[in-house]
Amino acid sequence: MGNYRFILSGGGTGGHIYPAIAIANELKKRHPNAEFLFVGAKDRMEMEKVPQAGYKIEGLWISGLQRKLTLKNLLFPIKLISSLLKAGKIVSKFKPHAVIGTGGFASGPLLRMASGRGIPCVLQEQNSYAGITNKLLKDRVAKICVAYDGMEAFFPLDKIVKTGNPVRGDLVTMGADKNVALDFFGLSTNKPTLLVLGGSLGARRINQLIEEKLGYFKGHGIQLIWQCGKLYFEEYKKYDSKEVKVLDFLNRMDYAYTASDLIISRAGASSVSELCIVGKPVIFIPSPNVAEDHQTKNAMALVKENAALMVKEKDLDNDFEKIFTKVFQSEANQNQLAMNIKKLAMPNATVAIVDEIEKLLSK
Ligand SMILES: CC(=O)N[C@H]1[C@@H](OP(=O)(O)OP(=O)(O)OC[C@H]2O[C@@H](n3ccc(=O)[nH]c3=O)[C@H](O)[C@@H]2O)O[C@H](CO)[C@@H](O)[C@@H]1O
Repeated sequence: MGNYRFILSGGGTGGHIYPAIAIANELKKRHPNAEFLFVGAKDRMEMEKVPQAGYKIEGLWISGLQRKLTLKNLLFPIKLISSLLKAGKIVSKFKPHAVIGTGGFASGPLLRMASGRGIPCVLQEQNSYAGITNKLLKDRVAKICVAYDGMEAFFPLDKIVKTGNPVRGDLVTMGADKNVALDFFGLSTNKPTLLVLGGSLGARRINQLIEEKLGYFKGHGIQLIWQCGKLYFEEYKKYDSKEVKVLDFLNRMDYAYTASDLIISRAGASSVSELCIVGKPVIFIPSPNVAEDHQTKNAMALVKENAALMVKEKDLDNDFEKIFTKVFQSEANQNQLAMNIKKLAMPNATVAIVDEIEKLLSK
């Protein structure tokens, strides 16, 4: 078939960007001559991450509505109108055959304008609790690809397809050699390795915990890959050493996952989906600062299958060391967790989502 054109829109955090990149890569594999355009929010991380993945991106002047009265909120109506106008122009000029929204503020105006012009739109919702932008768009799109059961609480049942969350191809294959991966970080090949993930932006409370426990980890001969987040890097880089690798952001997640024996992580939706594929023992520390506490729900879906452990932020002082020591000292416990988490993996999500997009193209 001729040259398709696709717009992918989503962003704000990695959790909305990487699914869009994974979907674009699969579309490109099937339609090598297709053209792609990403639409994100100006000044957010997609403006850097999408070009790194080899795609063009346009930024809209848009941000979320805050709960309090702030200058940002007063500007919101102006930003919204400016974004709708720009989104309309982008759609008219690029003339996409289909538009895919992966959540985050920028996808709101873009999908609003595209659907208004009769262009088929697909949403991908990563979380067990739907995001506000996707909820606003639900009646305007043809299909909504989700990763959890029970999403009819937010979306029309006949539009829902359970596909799982897209995971980048190199993480699905996990082809790297462990020694090569450890070498990449400059770590020893014969020490247990703990990977600490704070989500795409980094997590303040997890960083404080790791800082406090550095002596404990050292005492147990554990080496660390510590992703502290761009915002916190200046504060924590002083701990970077032979055994503790402090990084603002990991561009090689495949190596980070391969190198590790144990993982501590936030419970953002893509992180959870990736960790299921990776199949290693995980302790989740969900962010309590997200809508409807959805990270705790994401993590609980695994905890109740005995596929991961969870410590809430408020319990870290009392419980973390106890829980960590127990799993660290028991190989049987680690193997059990690894086996159970792998059972929940949905490695074909991207293919299933692109199948849905293709169905709309052939209509
Ligand atoms: C604070 C916040 O609003 N968090 C939300 C955000 O999380 P966040 O943006 O952290 O999203 P996820 O945990 O879903 O995904 C993070 C993604 O970034 C990648 N990554 C992360 C760190 C790194 O150094 N390198 C790297 O490549 C991970 O491999 C993963 O693909 O979006 C998620 C998906 O909607 C939500 O579930 C989270 O609640």
